[in-house]
Amino acid sequence: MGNKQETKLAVALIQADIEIGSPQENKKHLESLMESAVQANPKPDLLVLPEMWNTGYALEQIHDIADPEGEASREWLSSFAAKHEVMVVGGSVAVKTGDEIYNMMYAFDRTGLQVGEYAKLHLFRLMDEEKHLTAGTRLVQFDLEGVQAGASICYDIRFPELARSLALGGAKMLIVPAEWPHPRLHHWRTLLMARAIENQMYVIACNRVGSSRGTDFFGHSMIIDPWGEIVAEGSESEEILTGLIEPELVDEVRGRIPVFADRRPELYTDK
Ligand SMILES: O=C(O)CCC(=O)C(=O)O
Repeated sequence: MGNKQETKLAVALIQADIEIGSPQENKKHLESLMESAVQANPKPDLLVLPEMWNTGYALEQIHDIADPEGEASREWLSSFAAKHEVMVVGGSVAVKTGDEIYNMMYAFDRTGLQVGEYAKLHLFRLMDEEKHLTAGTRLVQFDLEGVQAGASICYDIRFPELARSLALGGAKMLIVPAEWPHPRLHHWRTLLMARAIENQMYVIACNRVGSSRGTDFFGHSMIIDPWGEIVAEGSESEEILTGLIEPELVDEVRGRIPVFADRRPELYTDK
């Protein structure tokens, strides 16, 4: 808290294409985009990557190519963060733990210290995720230099309870790595906007671009402020998207329309 809370954060979203089933190539490709992102002036404070960037949705081979214990991904993300003194939310990676595969987000501070770890809670049946992956079991938020960030991956944004619970837990930003395809651009934009407006929080969403096995991913990564204004929105091509986060704007908006004070939790169903 204290002064750190007032600090603005420059964010860069790495809206990359992903080669299905090719973790090494994807890492190399992302690294070159991340290297160019940190050369920007002003240098970003935080990098965010897309969902399942190591394997893409290669679900039939996922047991062979997922990262054992996430070790290689964590080591690489951590050393990139430390080398460039930049915070990194490493999108998500397919991780193998025993016989289970998780869609897992890792977050690091500027020293390379891991500050968060989140396994996707809601698995997306339309892409058979639930047949191959194991769902996470807990909500996660982590500290990014005095600002609480809530973790959410792709389909998770269809569940307003998740973002609301994170906001009630103190999150001022919702971070959303995704592989969200056509034809549901309208859903993507509307849901992200709604999560920002209803929770009066920043939404920072990084989607992939490109096509895999007949599915077209549209990018349109977004940074939305707590008033619902779009700070930045990507095209449908590969790019690095940047924007400035002003955490104090969250308090200002929450003060202006006191949604949290006006809730009637005694009337809402728990289940
Ligand atoms: O909810 C959607 O329409 C897309 C979700 C998705 O692609 C995912 O969670 O991987």
